[in-house]
Amino acid sequence: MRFEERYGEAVTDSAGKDDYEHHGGFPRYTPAEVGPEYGRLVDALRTLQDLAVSTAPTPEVIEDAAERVEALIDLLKPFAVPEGEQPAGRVLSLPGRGSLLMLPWTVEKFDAEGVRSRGMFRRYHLGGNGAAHGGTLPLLFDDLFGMIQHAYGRPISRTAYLHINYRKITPLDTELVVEGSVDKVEGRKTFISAVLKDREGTVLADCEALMVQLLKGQP
Ligand SMILES: CCCCC/C=C\C/C=C\C/C=C\C/C=C\CCCC(=O)SCCNC(=O)CCNC(=O)[C@H](O)C(C)(C)COP(=O)(O)OP(=O)(O)OC[C@H]1O[C@@H](n2cnc3c(N)ncnc32)[C@H](O)[C@@H]1OP(=O)(O)O
Repeated sequence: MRFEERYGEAVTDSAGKDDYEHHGGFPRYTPAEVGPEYGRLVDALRTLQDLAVSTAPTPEVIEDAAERVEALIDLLKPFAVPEGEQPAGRVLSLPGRGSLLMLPWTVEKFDAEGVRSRGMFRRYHLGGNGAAHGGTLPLLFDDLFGMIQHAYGRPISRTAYLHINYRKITPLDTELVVEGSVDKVEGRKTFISAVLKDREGTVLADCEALMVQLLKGQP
């Protein structure tokens, strides 16, 4: 089922509707409605991030670029909004839900049985010698786990631990797939695991985590 269709639907009864409404002290997040220009902006900014970490321009070009970026900052600054009101992270149809922080991956399965997402690590995510930075994998898994527990019907929880086994080098610019599901629920605790594979099915990394349901008002 598509991510957008699934979001907000009745989910498993593991948490119960009342619990599900309690997201600790979190603001209530809702999906954002945006026009195609938003995806265009995020896409351009992602390419800019790639270029920012992969180019060596002349001083004149650097100065020109700095001025243009400063002009962009001046353009956007008056539109700052509190957490939960920005489209970034809330546009379910965009890679990484339109958040520059998230990996630009696309969710292709989102239900109580699990979540699967597909995409690439890009030049922006380079660690060394052509491989993705080791710190970008926990980001991918942690966000996936947030979606998994959400799709399963668990209230917003925080990651208590996240254990990654790096099995093989994770390449850039190569389509990969990550998939995971809830293993068990014990009271406030949700145990989740996931695997990152290449197109041939080779396991690049696997990960398990504990997410703990927040108590009412908990940050
Ligand atoms: C966006 C809207 C658009 C639609 C979105 C669409 C889909 C959804 C997608 C995404 C979801 C949306 C949004 C997601 C939003 C937020 C997700 C936030 C995720 C994070 O932001 S992640 C940040 C990193 N994360 C932290 O910043 C945690 C810091 N930390 C703490 O906040 C506490 O530490 C806490 C709360 C974890 C626990 O604290 P606590 O006091 O409440 O509970 P306590 O310690 O009693 O633990 C209870 C039981 O867990 C066991 N336990 C605890 N820790 C353990 C460990 N490490 N190892 C083994 N067992 C452990 C205990 O042993 C006990 O077990 P038992 O009950 O059996 O004794």
